[in-house]
Amino acid sequence: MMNNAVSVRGLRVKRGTNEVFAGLDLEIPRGQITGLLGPSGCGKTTLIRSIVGVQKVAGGTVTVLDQPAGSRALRDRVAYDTQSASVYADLTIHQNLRYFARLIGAPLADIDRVLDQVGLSDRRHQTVESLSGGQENRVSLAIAMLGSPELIVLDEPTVGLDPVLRGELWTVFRALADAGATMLVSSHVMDEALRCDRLVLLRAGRIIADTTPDRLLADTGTTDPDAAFLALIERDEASADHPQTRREAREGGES
Ligand SMILES: Nc1ncnc2c1ncn2[C@@H]1O[C@H](COP(=O)(O)OP(=O)(O)OP(=O)(O)O)[C@@H](O)[C@H]1O
Repeated sequence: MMNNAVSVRGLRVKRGTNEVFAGLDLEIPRGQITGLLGPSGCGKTTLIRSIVGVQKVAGGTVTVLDQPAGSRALRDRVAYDTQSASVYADLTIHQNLRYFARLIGAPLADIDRVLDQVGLSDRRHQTVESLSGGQENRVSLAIAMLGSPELIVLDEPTVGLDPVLRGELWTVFRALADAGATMLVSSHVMDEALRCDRLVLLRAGRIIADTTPDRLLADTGTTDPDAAFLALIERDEASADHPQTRREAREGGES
């Protein structure tokens, strides 16, 4: 058995005319929370889609729990919560959970557990269409936590949630990781980075940092994760071999 839950080698992905990845390498260790961070459009969702096996790839390999990404054998071992809630609006929360539990063969007793974990037990008989956006997102998060997935991939799970709820969900993520699950969580919110075991910072389809929260702060000499990420991005900008930037700099110098 590999030590890593996910191994990405030489991944190449094109979406439309955009080359999102031109040979990406990444290892995600088991049993930890790995945070996937980076500016909008840097490729977080595309990487997540490649890991859960729904992205057409132009080259390279993605191995998940020792199987090729998207394999049938991974169906109930990998859970994926997309950015937009994927739930049936006209069904109640409980009906949605019962349907998905049956689909993946999870015990029905799991429904109470996940409802409690996302703080929706009291609303179980409410239809999804009558929920707020944040509540609806929590229903799809609850669905992702049904069964005992070994890898749980969450694309921006805390968007639109208040700080209290965000804190509670991170406690749940930590408990899932402590119980042995591997968590891959993407986020825009830099203070959430400090709750991860490991951080991967993507920029324009490249990994510019693969680190831990402590190392990130020490390396950039700050206690503020926002400032730390900005420092890394500026460092990357300064070191990038970017002809246009050099030309702009030259033109700037001549004027
Ligand atoms: N269907 C598509 N067709 C063409 N280009 C696409 C498509 N989907 C995404 N892209 C492009 O691929 C790049 C990576 O997109 P991706 O959604 O992976 O970024 P992201 O980091 O998840 O962004 P965000 O944080 O805003 O969700 C972007 O430049 C985006 O414009």
